[in-house]
Amino acid sequence: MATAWTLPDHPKLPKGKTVAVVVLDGWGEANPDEYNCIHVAQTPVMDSLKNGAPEKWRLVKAHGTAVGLPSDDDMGNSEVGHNALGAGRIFAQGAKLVDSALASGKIYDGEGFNYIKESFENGTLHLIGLLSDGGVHSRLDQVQLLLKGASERGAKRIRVHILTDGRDVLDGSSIGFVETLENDLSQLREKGIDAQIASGGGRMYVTMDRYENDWGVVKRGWDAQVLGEAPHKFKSAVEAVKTLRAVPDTNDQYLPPFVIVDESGNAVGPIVDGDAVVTFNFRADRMVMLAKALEYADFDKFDRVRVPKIRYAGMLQYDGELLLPKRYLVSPPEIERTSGEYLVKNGVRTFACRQVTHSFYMFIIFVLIHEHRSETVKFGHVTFFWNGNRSGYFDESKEEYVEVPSDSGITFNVKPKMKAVEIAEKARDAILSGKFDQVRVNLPNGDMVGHTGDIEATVVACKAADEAVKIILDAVEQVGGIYLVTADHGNAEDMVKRNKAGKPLLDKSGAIQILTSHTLQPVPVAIGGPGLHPGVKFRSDIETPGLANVAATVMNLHGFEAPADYEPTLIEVADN
Ligand SMILES: O=C(O)[C@@H](CO)OP(=O)(O)O
Ligand SMILES: [Mn+2]
Ligand SMILES: [Mn+2]
Repeated sequence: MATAWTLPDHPKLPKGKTVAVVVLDGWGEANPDEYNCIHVAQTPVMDSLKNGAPEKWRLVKAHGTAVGLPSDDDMGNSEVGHNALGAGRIFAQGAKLVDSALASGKIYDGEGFNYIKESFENGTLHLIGLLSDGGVHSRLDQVQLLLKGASERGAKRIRVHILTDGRDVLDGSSIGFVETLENDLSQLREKGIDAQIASGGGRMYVTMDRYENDWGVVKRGWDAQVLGEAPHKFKSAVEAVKTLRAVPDTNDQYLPPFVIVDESGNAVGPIVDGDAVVTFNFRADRMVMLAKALEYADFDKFDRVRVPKIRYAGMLQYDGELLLPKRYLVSPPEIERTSGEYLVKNGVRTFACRQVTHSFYMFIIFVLIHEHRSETVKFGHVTFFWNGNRSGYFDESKEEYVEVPSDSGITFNVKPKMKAVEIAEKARDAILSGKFDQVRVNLPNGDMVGHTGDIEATVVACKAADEAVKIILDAVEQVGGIYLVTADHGNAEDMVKRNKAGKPLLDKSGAIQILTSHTLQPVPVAIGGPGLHPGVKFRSDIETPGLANVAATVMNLHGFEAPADYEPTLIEVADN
């Protein structure tokens, strides 16, 4: 059935207000203590939203099943968070879809697996991805099952190219993950399969860049994985990780690239003609660039030197618009009819409404233009993820996506303010220009600096994000607009690993164990602004709302009712 794109008018809320949607990345709500950087930081603007209007501030769930993850032990992340915010419904996410495909064995019946299988007889199967149990981009237990399944189905020679984590899991945990993998591979070897780790590097320095921020990162990975060349050569991956971690100021996230070499010093697993490659991350953003390098014939981002003729499949298809990669083992969630698409379609005057009698109505709907801003490290979050893992515009004449370049080649604790002011000023200008109905931004500070584990810097980051919110809210005030401020998941509000009772855990040397990852905490949603109808308040009948309830809320603020299958709106309008 054709989608009915026309949204009903909201019975009480007007159209034509400028709505600022602000997503604070990694900004959860947690008990106030010294490891809660949001609490420690001066955040007068966010504090006033919380304390100033209790009926216009509330918490929503941003992790686990509320955002389509396998269980409530799964922390939230940007992909699932922004997907839910934009799509207004909860879709079973990559992590969960891969789990079921592996459990049922369906993964091995699919086109993707059968395609790579053609290489098993004469070629090598290469698995490339993030080695941890973080569950944000990938999961070790899925890799273990895939290794088993592929070897039982004929893979004779297997090479794993690992990326160490330390961002979704504790720093230093990489050694344990490598040991577990080595153990599995040695069991395969006992069965006569030639299986080894071939190369590695830290996720933030090797391969897993995103949004084309720094192609040098992908090149470092390419050189090690495909060409078998790296500045560091080791006989084993455990030795590699232990040795490289011993260098002062290195950590799992930033390990330099290395290759594993044999007795004669030759790399054990370069990728060559006839091989199969699987990138086993289910999450898209940090695999898209490598997918392009592996798949595109026309490619000018760096000199690939040698482009092997391979059979390549992603764990999932990473970009639904570019259809990248062409082959994949598991179908991605089909996130369609996102709020962005609806809103754009309801602003396009010539939209082909099937019911001809409604054509007049279609003509008087205002022109809706969105503006989305963030710096490069988070740019795609409010476009790509928001739009259901789809790159590009729905309607270029009605949307403008602008990116503020991030600093590259630094860890963000060095510049914790990042480009928050620049992002906020661009948003401010867009709001004041009167050309846009929705101005959507992501402020990355709490998250990006939170991931460095540097508590002092994260406090500075939170203050900077709060100042940026002020710039945006001041502009909303000037134009008589509306704001909705929220977050995609927690991070900066808890920087320490805790026991069940909530007490900080200490390591062997008595130091606190720093938490670089996201959290399970809920996030705030605050609404307000002079344009907000005075009767609007949060409903009290939705007991455990999540991020997916935000989309219908935003549609209401634009004067529309949300589609019936969207998660319910958070707001109601009292008559007064
Ligand atoms: O940096 C990333 O890739 C993830 C953590 O793995 O963070 P976020 O989900 O906030 O983008
Ligand atoms: Mn995030
Ligand atoms: Mn993050």
